[in-house]
Amino acid sequence: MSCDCDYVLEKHDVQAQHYSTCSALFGATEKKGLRNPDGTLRLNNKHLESLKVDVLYHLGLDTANYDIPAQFGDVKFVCLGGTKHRMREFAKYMASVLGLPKEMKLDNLTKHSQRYAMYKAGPVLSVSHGIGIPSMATALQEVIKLMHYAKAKDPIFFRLGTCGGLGIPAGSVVVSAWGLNGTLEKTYDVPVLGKMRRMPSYLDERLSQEVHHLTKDIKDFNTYIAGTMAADDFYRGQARLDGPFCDYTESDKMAFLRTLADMGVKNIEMEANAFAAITAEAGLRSGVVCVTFLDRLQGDQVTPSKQTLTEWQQRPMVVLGQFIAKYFETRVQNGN
Ligand SMILES: O=P(O)(O)O[C@@H]1C[C@H](O)[C@@H](CO)O1
Ligand SMILES: O=c1cc[nH]c(=O)[nH]1
Repeated sequence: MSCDCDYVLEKHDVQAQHYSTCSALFGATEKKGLRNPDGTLRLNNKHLESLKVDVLYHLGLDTANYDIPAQFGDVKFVCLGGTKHRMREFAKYMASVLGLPKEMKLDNLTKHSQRYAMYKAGPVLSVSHGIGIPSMATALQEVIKLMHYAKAKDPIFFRLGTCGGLGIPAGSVVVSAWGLNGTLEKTYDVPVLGKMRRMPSYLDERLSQEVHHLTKDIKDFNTYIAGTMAADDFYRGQARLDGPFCDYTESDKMAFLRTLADMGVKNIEMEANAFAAITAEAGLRSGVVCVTFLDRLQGDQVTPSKQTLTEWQQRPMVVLGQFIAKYFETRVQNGN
């Protein structure tokens, strides 16, 4: 079996499943076909064409009552992260990085839905996604449709998150190279019509390297580029000993965490593999940048003060702020 897509999987990475998913979802021509020549997104779902109105229910928007192209057509970066507060702070931060007017109002654009929060700072859309894959995948898929209806050109997607680190100091930033699921495969597995679908969970390697490269002058904290495990649970799913239930020993836990570290994983969170797979299916460039709140080889509890955690959460913002600023600087230099 052979495959023309961009993903290179190793033998243990469920190659057969990858190829069968891949030929359906990412077959070379189809993957290219996900973009129109002007960079706008073409979604691989003909059922959408028969909808008179598409209701983006969790975003509180629809295609009849909102001028989505006017409101969102200029978006270049879509950034998602767990909490509403963080994503508002990120929008504020990006407004200052991009030199947008100080008096600019940052309204929550999902006010007709209470589920997520969404802010727009010029070309940067900042959206909260809640905890875990089902919540993140719902927000992400609706934002992908939003970008399609908006006719946004070549938008780049990022997740800015928090995580536990593996053998690196708390407060470090990890740029993900790929996402690993809870059974240690580089896939996002989701049941569809009663059968498990397995989608490869590699992130855009060049984008991740560019983001990481720009951190070389940062002295305040360490940054790494590495694999990220996404667990479906904060406690046993992340080999913690401090949940309400625990049926394994500390040495089982440590053996598991060392296995992860040996595979090249440096952090554990709860979304990276699905974020990688869904954005890839949409033909989007995407990256995941997270700050570690603790070293999981040293413990399980998140003990730093609220002030420290708030400061650390700004680190992925700084990393992405640098990248986004550089992106626009380069565009100005190139005259486009
Ligand atoms: O973006 P956030 O900080 O929500 O990312 C991690 C993964 C889970 O969503 C959550 C668990 O505390 O934090
Ligand atoms: O250990 C951690 C810390 C933050 N988020 C996670 O998912 N795990």
